[in-house]
Amino acid sequence: MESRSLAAAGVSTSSASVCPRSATSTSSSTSSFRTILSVTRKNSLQLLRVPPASTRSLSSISSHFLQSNTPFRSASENSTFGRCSERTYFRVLTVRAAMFDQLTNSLEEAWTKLRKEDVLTRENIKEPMRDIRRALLEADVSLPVVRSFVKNVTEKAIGSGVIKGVRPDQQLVKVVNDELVKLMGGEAAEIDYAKTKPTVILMAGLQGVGKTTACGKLALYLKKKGKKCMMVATDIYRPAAIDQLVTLGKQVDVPVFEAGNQIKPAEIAKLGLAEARKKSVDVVIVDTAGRLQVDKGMMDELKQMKKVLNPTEVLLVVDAMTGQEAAALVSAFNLEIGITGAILTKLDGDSRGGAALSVKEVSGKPIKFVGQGETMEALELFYPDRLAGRILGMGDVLSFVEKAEEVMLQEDAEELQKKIMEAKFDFNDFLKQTRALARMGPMNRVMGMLPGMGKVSAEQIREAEKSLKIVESMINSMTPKERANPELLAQSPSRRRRVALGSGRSQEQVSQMVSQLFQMRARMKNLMSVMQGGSIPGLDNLEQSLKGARKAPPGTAKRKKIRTELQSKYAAAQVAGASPKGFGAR
Ligand SMILES: Nc1nc2c(ncn2[C@@H]2O[C@H](COP(=O)(O)OP(=O)(O)OP(=O)(O)O)[C@@H](O)[C@H]2O)c(=O)[nH]1
Repeated sequence: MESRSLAAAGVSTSSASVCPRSATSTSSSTSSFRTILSVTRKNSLQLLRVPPASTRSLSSISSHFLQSNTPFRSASENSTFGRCSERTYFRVLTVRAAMFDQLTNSLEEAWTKLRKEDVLTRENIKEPMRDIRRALLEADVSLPVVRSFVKNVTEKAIGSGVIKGVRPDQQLVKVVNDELVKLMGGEAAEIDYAKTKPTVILMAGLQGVGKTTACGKLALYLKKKGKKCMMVATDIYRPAAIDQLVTLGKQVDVPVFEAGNQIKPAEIAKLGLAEARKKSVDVVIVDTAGRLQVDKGMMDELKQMKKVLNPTEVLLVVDAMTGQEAAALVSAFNLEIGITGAILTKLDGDSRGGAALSVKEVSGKPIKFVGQGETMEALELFYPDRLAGRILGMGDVLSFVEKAEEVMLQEDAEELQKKIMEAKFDFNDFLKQTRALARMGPMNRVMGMLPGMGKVSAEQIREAEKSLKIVESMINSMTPKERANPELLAQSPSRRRRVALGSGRSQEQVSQMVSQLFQMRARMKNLMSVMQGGSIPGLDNLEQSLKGARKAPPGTAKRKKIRTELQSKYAAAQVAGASPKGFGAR
């Protein structure tokens, strides 16, 4: 591999695998995006677009990779892509696979070892527990935390006894999930507000961890909750720090108090607080200077600020990429100055999760928020249960449901469920669903939240988006009657021909779409009945019916009836299992 630029100018986004040689073009980028090589989960190469090299940090590039569903970790969040040779960059990509995924995969392996067991015993749990221990250590969770976690899980899993209808592997997943949630603090910890305003939030942290960015994000978060906010710039040491906060303030439309860099931070904080009181501000967020390491100067300064401000919250901003070190830092800061919680940043750029898992246990202080990107919107309240779900590969179901609720009215949802159960899902419903889905954001994010969908590739998502567009164009060419009664199209080739002409698609595509709607009806009905506690028709029902048929005497009407039912159930199950691709897929 040459160390010359791997960037190929002006090549559009593609996930096609390429050989390294074919992408070692040295021409410079003429478009605002560059295409470079990345390494997919299976270590095959991908072409990806990234922002202009000179202006973006590695961590910002990493979030781009993540948006493209590609595992990636940057070497150092402070180095820029421009300064880092492509050779290094390439190596960084190869060596550092997505560890968060790694944790999920390793845990999955642990469950599968229990598939053939009937009961959880001290003996058969040993190997999966060893896998869990290794997985957590590889995810950079601190050793004492891992030890007590493994001990608790083992005891609870064996002690839980046999639960009817629950397999041992499922039982272990449940125990691990509960313990993970507990480990991370259980409940989400919101901001505590002062009884009399303003609530003061003092932000602390080492250099470059994302403190200033977190101030802006937090201001926006609180503003959206209806709070009148103000930020105070006290980092008088880093030349551009004050300007950076002022710029962020403009971006989120929150005023920033600054008094230059000639007076002491504690003095600025005092003036800022007086100003906030005068303006009847609800929340004051105070940005402070970072240091390369924990040193006495910084701690003393923070202590002084604390004395002056009497803050309700002292939040330590820590970088998730530092793994268990982040937890140790939270502990150190807590002992020294007393903090109320942590903000874990760059969770998008790092998938190891060690920090998220260790902070509460090691320091006793909760993670209150997580930063998952450089944009001002990329701050979320930290939900231990949701993260546990994500780690265990269950998807962020709650976030998904919440988002879905935002875009879908309850009546619509109930109506839809009824239609699905009655197998009456039509093209109108389909359009409604795709539009609701579009309102939930880019498909890759939505898919990531769904259980079992985490492994859908960027290419598959792009394909799905493309076929949704095609389907939408065909539905738009249907009459209202046809949309509500797909049977009309199924029965009439001339109607299908008209739709094909109207949408500029082939007749074959229209026929395929109609048949897929019927397949989808059957599949959805099956899925709903499984989700509502039923079982997959064609499997255990089939077995039961078979038993019934065997019992009925041959040639009798009862036996005939059972046989006919059996055949139709079997056909439905076949349909349900048919077509591995989604609706509208070619
Ligand atoms: N990917 C990603 N990048 C982030 C996140 N938070 C901050 N950054 C980036 O990290 C870099 C440093 O962020 P700053 O907010 O300047 O860090 P700081 O702690 O204020 O730095 P000092 O003032 O030097 O102590 C910037 O490039 C940010 O855009 C995050 O959650 N995800």
